[in-house]
Order: sequence, then structure tokens, then C-alpha cells
Amino acid sequence: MAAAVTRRVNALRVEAPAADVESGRGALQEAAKRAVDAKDDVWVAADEGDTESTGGASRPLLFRTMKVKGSILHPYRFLILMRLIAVVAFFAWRVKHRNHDGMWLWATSMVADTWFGFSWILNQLPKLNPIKRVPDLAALADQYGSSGEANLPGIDIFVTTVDPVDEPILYTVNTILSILATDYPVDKYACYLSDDGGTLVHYEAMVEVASFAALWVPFCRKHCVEPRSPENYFGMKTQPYAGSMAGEFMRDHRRVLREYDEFKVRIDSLSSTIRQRSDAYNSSSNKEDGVRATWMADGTQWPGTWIEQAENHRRGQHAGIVQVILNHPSCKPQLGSPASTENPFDFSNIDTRLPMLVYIAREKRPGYNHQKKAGAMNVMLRVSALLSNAPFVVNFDCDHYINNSQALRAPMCFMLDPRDGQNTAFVQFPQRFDDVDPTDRYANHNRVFFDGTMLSLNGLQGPSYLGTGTMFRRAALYGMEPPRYRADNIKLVGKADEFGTSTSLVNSMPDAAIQERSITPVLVDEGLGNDLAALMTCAYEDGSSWGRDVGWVYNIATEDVVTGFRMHRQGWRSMYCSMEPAAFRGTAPINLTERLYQVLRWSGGSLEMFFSHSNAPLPAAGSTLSSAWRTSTCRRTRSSRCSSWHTTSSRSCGSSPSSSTSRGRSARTSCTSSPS
Ligand SMILES: O=c1ccn([C@@H]2O[C@H](COP(=O)(O)OP(=O)(O)O[C@H]3O[C@H](CO)[C@@H](O)[C@H](O)[C@H]3O)[C@@H](O)[C@H]2O)c(=O)[nH]1
Ligand SMILES: [Mn+2]
Repeated sequence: MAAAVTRRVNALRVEAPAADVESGRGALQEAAKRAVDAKDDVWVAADEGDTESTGGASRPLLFRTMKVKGSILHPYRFLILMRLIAVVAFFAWRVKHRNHDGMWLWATSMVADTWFGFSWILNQLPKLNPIKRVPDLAALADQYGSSGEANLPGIDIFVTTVDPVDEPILYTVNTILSILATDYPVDKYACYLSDDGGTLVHYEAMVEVASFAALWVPFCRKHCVEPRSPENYFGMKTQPYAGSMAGEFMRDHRRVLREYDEFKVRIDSLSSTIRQRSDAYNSSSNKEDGVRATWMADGTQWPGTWIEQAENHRRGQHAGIVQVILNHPSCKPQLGSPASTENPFDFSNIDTRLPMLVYIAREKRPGYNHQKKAGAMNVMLRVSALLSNAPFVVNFDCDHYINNSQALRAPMCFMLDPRDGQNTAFVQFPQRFDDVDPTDRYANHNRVFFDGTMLSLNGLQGPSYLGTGTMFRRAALYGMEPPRYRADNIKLVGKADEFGTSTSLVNSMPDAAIQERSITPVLVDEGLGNDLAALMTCAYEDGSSWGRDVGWVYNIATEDVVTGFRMHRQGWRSMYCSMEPAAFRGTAPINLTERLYQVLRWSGGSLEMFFSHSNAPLPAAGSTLSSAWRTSTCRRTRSSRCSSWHTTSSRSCGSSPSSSTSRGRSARTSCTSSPS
């Protein structure tokens, strides 16, 4: 097992001095042990044994389940019971003591109190049994470690962005760099950027990213850099060294930092470079029509939005674009070259391959409802099906980067676990944020929600999907039922209409469920180009089930939560996965206006959900939900993400009698340790 653990860490570093391997192995075993025995004052292991027997063969368990210690949980439950009795007694007293002078006042306050009481009960029920699940990365490495981890399943990573100014492009490039450099077999994943603005700036930034990644990624692998988003790495006050080549580190570090600064200057100047280039082309080309195009570096017109608005190239009016910036790598490691006069970096023992990187801007036409992020995600789901078709899909907003390079392995522990792995539709990570002021005055960290409510739901059918930092099973996104409820493997006969007119897409679906499939390099020839273009058109989804029973759900502000509900309704389960250091980190609104707008959008979406057919507790919502999950979800349809918001702006989005008492606690602790 120890060998496998070390192999995992050194997977990308082909050779390392024996002494370093030994010390690295020790540290890793220690870390793995800590993760597995993550006992503290609050949590105790709930499962026994290391293996699960299925069909005569025994397979190792890939995660550990922890529950709250009885000595904490029982008094907590008793307290809830006491409070329940007090609340009921209070109601009885109110009913008996009517205020006859002001009946309407009495009635109004009764209605309000009933609502709050109901909401409090819904809030408490799931919290009676919080569950934490700890991924066992060492066990995963043991099982999938041999033969160069070739057996780990493929992952398609989707990043969405819209505007290079509102969503600063520096964040987006760092997100992409953190993905390209992450520690997952490089021929087993692909990264897609969806640019809803269709601007040349984003495309050229990705070309710059691909060229800087040729340096950044081997550097990260050589020196085990964490985190692998350069802005955050270089921004750290101290950078503890975890690699085994300390002698070369300082020199490499200095050089990479210099290259990164130059890279940033190039990214910053992209808008003006593109403008200058386009002006030069526009004035030199003998144009009769007077159209002022936006020109790519290779002298062709950019098919997306133009700097100056022109027919068919306006914002919200352009053809679909797919550009494979880095093609899928071969499955054999390619070692870099030793240091030389032109190249000061010694990458001779380092695998320098980069994963696939694809730029997508879907077609935009006036008069269509493009369905914001959900629409963009659905286009990426279809386009990636023809390019890499990985069985798993990870979703990030452009301002969330991979903070822990093991982050893509952790959800695999849940997806591949012999117990209920195949019925798990998605694994949700908590959202962690940088740059929040130390007092967290706008409750951006949302601790009660991420470290209380989500752990509680984890004890039932699983947490809700929260929009970013989530790994999905592609089959679940296609609206398939979980294996435990579907008789044969994947039924496509007679379902083609649901997925639109593309036969290539429908034909790719059975493959999407095969975890062992390897991804191969693509050649975008005319045939494939036409197929891709068709999948990106605005009209593709007309008359199909996209946005309802297939893909991300439309017409609701909180498309993410509803998309998760649909899967739970079908009987899928989900898992909550938090790890240290945090798997992903992002940016949160740091001023009040933006934060209020965000909370308003979520609360609006939640109310909309409460009154829609997506409300899980309603009978229409299907029969595969556990009743406790229904109840808890019912509460969340009213206040999906606002629980910690109670603590600062009391009752702004659905509150409970306990909100005033939870205030002190949420401010003080991270709450993982105590059900609030
Ligand atoms: O037309 C659009 C609009 C938005 N986005 C992307 O969608 C993401 C989320 O949008 P944002 O406006 O940043 O919303 P937030 O409130 O920050 O996001 C939270 O809330 C959303 C609604 O519930 C979820 O979709 C997000 O994943 C979740 O992080 C960003 O990456 C955007 O680039 C698009 O791709 N196309
Ligand atoms: Mn955002």
C-alpha cells in the first residue's frame, strides 16, 4: 500500500532520489492516516471493515463515514425535544389566550408564528443525524494506482465565463491554469471554457494560457507546488516546500515568477493588442463594404463578437465557435529536456504533457432566451460528448480555482466506492472564499450552510447541487435513472427526440457510461465540425427535453439547486466532500450591493422553487425521495442558501426561532464540529 501511495504522489515525477521518496512516503502515509482516522472531539467512525463483498469479490471501501459522538448528539436531540415542547406549549397558551380587543392582530401573529414554527421544525429534522464522509485517497491509489493510474475514469471540466471585465480575465486564466496543472492523469481529463461573450480576448487569453502552461505545469509537477493557481501561489506570504528538489527550487521559482509577471502583462494588454492589430488590418485591407472586422493573429476574421458592433458580430449575435487549443495528449509520458542555454529549466525527469483545452462560444441570436449559465452548461455537455465524452463532469464558475491538487481524486472515492457509488449522481464540495474581510460582515463564508446544513443532508439522500465545485456523472445529467431503478444499462430506443436531432450525440451516450474508456485525440474535420456547429445552435434544443428532463434546468434563477433536485427525485443520491486544504476556492462579492443582489437572486429563486413543480415534497415530485429528505428540502426551497445570512440580517430570507441563538455560534466556530 505504501508503494501505491508514493506512486500516486510521484506519478507525474518519473524519478526521484530514493531518500526523498522515503521521507515523502512517510509524510504521505501520515497524511493518509490522518484523513482516515480523522477523529476529533466530535466525530467518530461509523462504518466498520475495509472492504465490501460484492458478487463473491471483496473491494476496498474508498471513503469513511463519520457520525457525531453520542455524547454530543444525544444531549442535542434532547435539547431539540425540550424546545419542541416549549414551542408547542407556547402555541397552546396563545390559542387559549386570545386577545379579543385586537383579533386581527392576534390572528396575524398566529399565522407568522405558525410559519416560523413550521420552518424551525423543518430546519431541525435533518440535523438530527449529521454525517461526514472522508475520502480515502490512499485506498483509491491502492486500487487504481498500478499501471500508471490508467484505470482512473475520464473527467470533463467545464468553466463558464461571460465578460472579461466584469469577471476579471486574470481570475479565469488562473482557474484554467490550476486545472491544467492539477494532479490527475493528464490523458484522463479535458478542460472546456465556455465564453458567453464570444470575445477574441478570451480566446487569445487561452492561447497565452496554453503557452505559459508549458512552463507552469512541469514546474508544479517538479516541485509539488500548492496551490496550482499561479496568482494565489505567488501571493502566499510563505511557500512551504513539499517537493524533493529543494536545491533547484529557488532558481526555478524566481524564473517562473518572472515569466508569470510577463504573462500577466500580455494578458492585460490583450484588448489593446487586438484593437491595434484590427485597426491595422482594417485600414490596410481594401474593403468595399466598410465593415471593420476584429482580426485574429493569423489574419482571419474572428467569428465571435467584434470590437465595433457589426451585423452578425454583435454581442448576443454571432455563430458558434469551438477551438481545440490543446489537443488530447498521448497516453505515454513525454519527459522534458535538460537545462540548456536557451532553456534554463531542467525538466528531464518531468512529464511535460498538458491536458486537452477547448474554447467554446455557443451561437447567440436575438430573440432567443439563452438561459444564462444553464444554457451554456448544456452546450458544453453536448460539445464535450463529441470531443472527449468523459463519464464524469466537473463544473466551476470562472472565479473558482482548484486549491488542492488532489481535488479531482477525492470525489472519485465516492463515485467508485463499492457501496452506493454507482447510484451517486454528484459530489458537492463546500464553497470557500478568498478575500472576505476577517469579520465576514456579509456572511460570505456561509458557514452554517456549508458546514451544518449540508452535513445534515449528507446523512439523508445527500446535499443539494450548489452550482460550482461539483462532480457529476454524465449519465445523470442526461436524465438517466440510477442503476438501481433502471432495468437495463442505458435505454435510448425511442428517446432520441428528447436529446435533439444529432445522431452523433445520441450515439455517444452509451460510451459515456463506460468508466474504463480512454479518451483519444480528436481531429476536427469537416464532418465533426458540422456536428459540433449543429449542437451549438440556438435552435438545437427546440422541441427537445433539454432544460427540463435533460441537462441543466431552465427558467429559474437557481438552476443549480433545481437540477440537483431532479436527480434526487429520480432516486440518485449525492455526497458531500470537504477536504483540507480546501479543494476549491473562489471569490465572493465583497461589497454590500453585490451581496444583497446575490442573496436577492437566491431567495427569489428559492421562492420560485417552493411554488414550482420542482418542489421535492410535493407528490408530483416522484416517489424515490426519502421522507426526511423531502421535509428538509421543503425548507430549503424557501431559503436555499441563506442560512448563515440569518445570522447577520435576521430573517431576510426565511428564518427560524433559533436564528438569534445561532448567531454567536456561527460567528465563532466553523461549525463542522457541532450541529447548529
Ligand atoms: O449568461 C450567463 C450568465 C452567467 N454565466 C456564468 O455563470 C456563473 C455564475 O454566475 P454568477 O453571476 O457569478 O452567479 P453567482 O451568484 O456568483 O453564482 C452562484 O449562484 C448561481 C445561481 O444559483 C450558480 O449558478 C453559481 O454556480 C453559483 O456559484 C459564472 O461563471 C458566469 O460566468 C454564464 O456562463 N452565462
Ligand atoms: Mn460568481
